[in-house]
Amino acid sequence: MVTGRLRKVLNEASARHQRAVGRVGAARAALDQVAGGGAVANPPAYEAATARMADAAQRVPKSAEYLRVGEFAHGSRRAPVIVPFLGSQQLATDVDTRDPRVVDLLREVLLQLFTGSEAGALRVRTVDAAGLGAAFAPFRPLIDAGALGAPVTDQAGYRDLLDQAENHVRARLSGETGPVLVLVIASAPPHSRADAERLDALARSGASAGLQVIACGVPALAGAVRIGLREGYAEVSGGPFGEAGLAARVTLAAAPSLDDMTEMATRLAERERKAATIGFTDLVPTTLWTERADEGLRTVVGRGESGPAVLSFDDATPHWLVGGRSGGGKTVFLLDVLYGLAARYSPDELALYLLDFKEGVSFTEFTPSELDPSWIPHARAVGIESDREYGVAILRELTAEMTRRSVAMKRAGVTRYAQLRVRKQVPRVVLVIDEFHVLFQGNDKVAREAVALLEDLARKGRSYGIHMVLASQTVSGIEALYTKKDSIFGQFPLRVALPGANSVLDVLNSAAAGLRIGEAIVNPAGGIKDHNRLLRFPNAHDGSGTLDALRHRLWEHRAPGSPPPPVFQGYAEQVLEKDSAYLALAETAVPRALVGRAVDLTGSTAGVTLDAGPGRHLAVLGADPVGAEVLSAAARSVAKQRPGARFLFVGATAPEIIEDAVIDIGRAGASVARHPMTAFPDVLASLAEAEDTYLVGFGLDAASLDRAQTQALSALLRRGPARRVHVLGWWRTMRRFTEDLGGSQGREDVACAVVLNIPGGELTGHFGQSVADWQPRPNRALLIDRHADTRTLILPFSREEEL
Ligand SMILES: Nc1ncnc2c1ncn2[C@@H]1O[C@H](COP(=O)(O)OP(=O)(O)OP(=O)(O)O)[C@@H](O)[C@H]1O
Repeated sequence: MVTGRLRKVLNEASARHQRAVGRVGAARAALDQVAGGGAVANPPAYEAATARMADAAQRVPKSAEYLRVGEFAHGSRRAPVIVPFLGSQQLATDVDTRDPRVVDLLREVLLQLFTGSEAGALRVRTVDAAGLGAAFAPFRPLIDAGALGAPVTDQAGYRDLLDQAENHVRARLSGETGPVLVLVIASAPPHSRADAERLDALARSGASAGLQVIACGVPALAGAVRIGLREGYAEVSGGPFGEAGLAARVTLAAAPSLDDMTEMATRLAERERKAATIGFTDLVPTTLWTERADEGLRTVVGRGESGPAVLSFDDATPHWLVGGRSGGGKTVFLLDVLYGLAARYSPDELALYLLDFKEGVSFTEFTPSELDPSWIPHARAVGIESDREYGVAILRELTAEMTRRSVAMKRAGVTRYAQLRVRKQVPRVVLVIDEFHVLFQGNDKVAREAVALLEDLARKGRSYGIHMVLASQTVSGIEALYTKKDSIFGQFPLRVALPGANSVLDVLNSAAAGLRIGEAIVNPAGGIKDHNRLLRFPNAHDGSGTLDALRHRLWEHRAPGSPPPPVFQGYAEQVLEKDSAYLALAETAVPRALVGRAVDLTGSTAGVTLDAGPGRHLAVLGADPVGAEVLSAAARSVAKQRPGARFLFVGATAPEIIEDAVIDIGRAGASVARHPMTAFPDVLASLAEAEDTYLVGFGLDAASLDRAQTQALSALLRRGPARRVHVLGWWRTMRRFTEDLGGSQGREDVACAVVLNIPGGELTGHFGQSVADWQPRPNRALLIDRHADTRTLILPFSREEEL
């Protein structure tokens, strides 16, 4: 069925065609009467006819509906040869740009095309196999501005262009509007008969469906005005000139000088750029939070070929996959999406979980900082330079949320999430994971759990209003995903390819190849070729301050008392004195030695309880100097809970840290003494019957205990806790630690450990296989509690960096 809009397009095109044919055709008829095949029988009549032709040409509007391809002369009189183009005819020459006259003509015609149409009205795609693009060289600025495609030079690219053109015609026929696509073939690559037939079909029906063809070296192109190159002149036929052609020898139009062309192209490119620019403000509605998320979430992300480009999280496109090389604009695109959503939906409608695995600052702007206390009230958790373990914690939380929603739906007797929303405030969730491939790196326990959780969320999330955006430079080569790729990515129908995206589109779809910064191919059909849409998105960080102003507006709109999101900053130092659990510590019989912050959803404070059980001691293991700082934090936190106890420090290293801890603990009211490491055997002996004492040893590996002293230490480790005597010790090597414990019999004597820079392989002999995967890295430690059978990744407490 022909839609109303399509009928209008066709009618307009047909009327334009009639006008063009009428004007130029009438002039041709006059010429025909007086001249045949170039031989002029009646010069005065011919002159009159020429004048009429020139007059017709003058009255032709200066628009790309007509192109001036040359002129013809009789005596002193010259008349331009005007051919109808946009909306009515195609244009073809019988030889390609290997003939320099054709290069000239093509360039001249291209300039007319751009000057004769409004900025943004054309999308020109080019082919030049014989000249490797040289025919279009003066138009580089237009190529850079995206108005002119980079010339295609091979068969595969040529076929892609034919695909694009067919898609374009199809979209137009189904009612889409937008720029006219112009296919300019300076010289075609070797191609099959089938390719030639496709071009012919496009040329025949295209002009009324927003597709124009200028083809050089295609003598019999359907629906075209044809130019035949002869020795010293050219002939024009087809279209209004009829099959017999214009009865005159035509001198083809010559292009301006190279300098002039480049200058004109630069000006035109500037104009095109301006027209294509979309501002960040265009994405955001003037009134905040007016939309409801019952059936999905929608936001404007940029401008497509036919106006604002809207993307959705709904049943058809529940999850998105975004790809692009580093620097390709992923972060900017995600910010456009997130701010667009946050401006449309209130925090009751939308909750955001933001996870970034790269070293960068993509999502810092959603969190408060010392300079700017504002945050996005939709943010429920933000991870910056996240660990895979933190990613898993978020995935677990959302899986749990999915279960909670499922239970709530059963209780409410409803089957759809939208129905649940009628009774209960359950916002849609969007989880964004930037550089998500990091989460699945390796093939260890963490990667396997991440894959399992992701698969579950990808399959079932949509039914519970939970959506995901995965963004990455690379989707291929993720080992943990090998067997799951289809089952997981099959749930991500919406693909967004940014410049350099190598694998988010189908392998047969190379549409991302020519993208420039600020452009994206959006494909809602899993990346399949026929469903590409090109869009431009604005730079959220355009320096105008609009984004900051919006964040403040959103923040000011937040519900009174709503807290900032918990933020995980992988690079941040953790300082005991700023820790809320430390600040809240009070005197107690069973203290907890605090050692850092767990890599979990809320960054909970991590520590070990020093109760009366045998083996309730803490070992800090590894030569990393942070060991001294963790040990100091543990001792100071215990002292805050046990001000009546005695603290004995022995040290072979880190004198300043010991000094600070001694002063601090003294201030807390506890009794504190300090000894050199040489005194360690004596200190050990003195503790045989002692009570309520904490032995804090810095660099215990330097003690070199003899057999009797090792036995004394074992006895203390086993029986001390019952008398409230505990050891907090830092051993810099694993070997000295296990030797001091008397080998494998002493394995249970120290139940708790903070492991720093000792790889998992060296730990398994003492702590078992569950720590085999541990890989030391800066600002991370593994907290082991054998009794609780837990292994927790932590950010260890360290001293505040002095500026
Ligand atoms: N729509 C746009 N318009 C203009 N410039 C843009 C646009 N998008 C991105 N840019 C420019 O490109 C730069 C890189 O973009 P962005 O930081 O989003 O890349 P990325 O893919 O996230 O890179 P990385 O992964 O290395 O962080 C931006 O700093 C900005 O200058």
